[in-house]
Amino acid sequence: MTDDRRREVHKELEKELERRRGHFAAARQRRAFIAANYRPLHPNVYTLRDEFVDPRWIELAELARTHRSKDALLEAAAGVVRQRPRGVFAFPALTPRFCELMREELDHFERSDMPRAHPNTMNKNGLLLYELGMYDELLTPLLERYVSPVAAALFDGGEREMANGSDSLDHHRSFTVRYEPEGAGKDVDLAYHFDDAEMTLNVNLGGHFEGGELLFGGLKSDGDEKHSARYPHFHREGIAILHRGSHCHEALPVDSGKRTNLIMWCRSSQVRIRYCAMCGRDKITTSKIE
Ligand SMILES: O=C(O)CCC(=O)C(=O)O
Ligand SMILES: [Fe+2]
Repeated sequence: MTDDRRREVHKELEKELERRRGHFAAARQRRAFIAANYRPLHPNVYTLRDEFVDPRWIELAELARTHRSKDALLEAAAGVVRQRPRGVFAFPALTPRFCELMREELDHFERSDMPRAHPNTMNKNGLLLYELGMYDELLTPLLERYVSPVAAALFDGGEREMANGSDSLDHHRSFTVRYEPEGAGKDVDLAYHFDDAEMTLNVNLGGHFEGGELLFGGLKSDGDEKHSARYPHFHREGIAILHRGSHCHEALPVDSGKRTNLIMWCRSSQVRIRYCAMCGRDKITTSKIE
């Protein structure tokens, strides 16, 4: 690399760093403002309780701690976890009670005049749950107690050598997405993409809607961004899917009603320290992730 090129790259990185610092500072400010001024409708939904988690997920996490390989876990949890297509696992995760409280809380917040930002670069509707104050007592414990052990076991084996971070998830970016039919001026669908996450947990929060299925294609590493075969996942209240962030997917338009999902982009510091977040290259051996 020439000196000129190196200077150019440094400039680009500095700009990106600045952008991210500004972004985090604004999010912290909104978080503080909301903590001081917003009065929740259901304060108890901000703390994880056993009654919020489907007993089958509690048992699955327990089994995952003792059956650390995918095949052993799938056998022990037969009838609870479904895999379709390969690498996309569905299981009952959150109770109807939790889903209802959460939908009502989100509606209540949306009706308020509190500040908010877009959940990611693609979704306009939906909320950043860090800003609502849902990380410390609700979502981080959910990651630690239930998502992490299950991810470590289900993405073990063949996938492990790909350093996918499934056994070292230690932080997350969590938000909701909301879709409504054409004409409401809201998000209707979501284009084919991969997530900025090692593992993604996506749980439907129920309510009435038609359409809005997720379609899964190939892995980012297949280099086949327009993978032709797509496998559908039909959302059902409280059912989670867990997949690699690099597993490309899209959401079909919602035809009626309102679809609300809770998304946790689960991340691993080990992976992020080692691989460049911008180009995905291994900083040590210079080969690419996956
Ligand atoms: O629409 C969904 O359920 C998925 C949203 C999604 O893929 C994302 O936010 O990354
Ligand atoms: Fe996604």
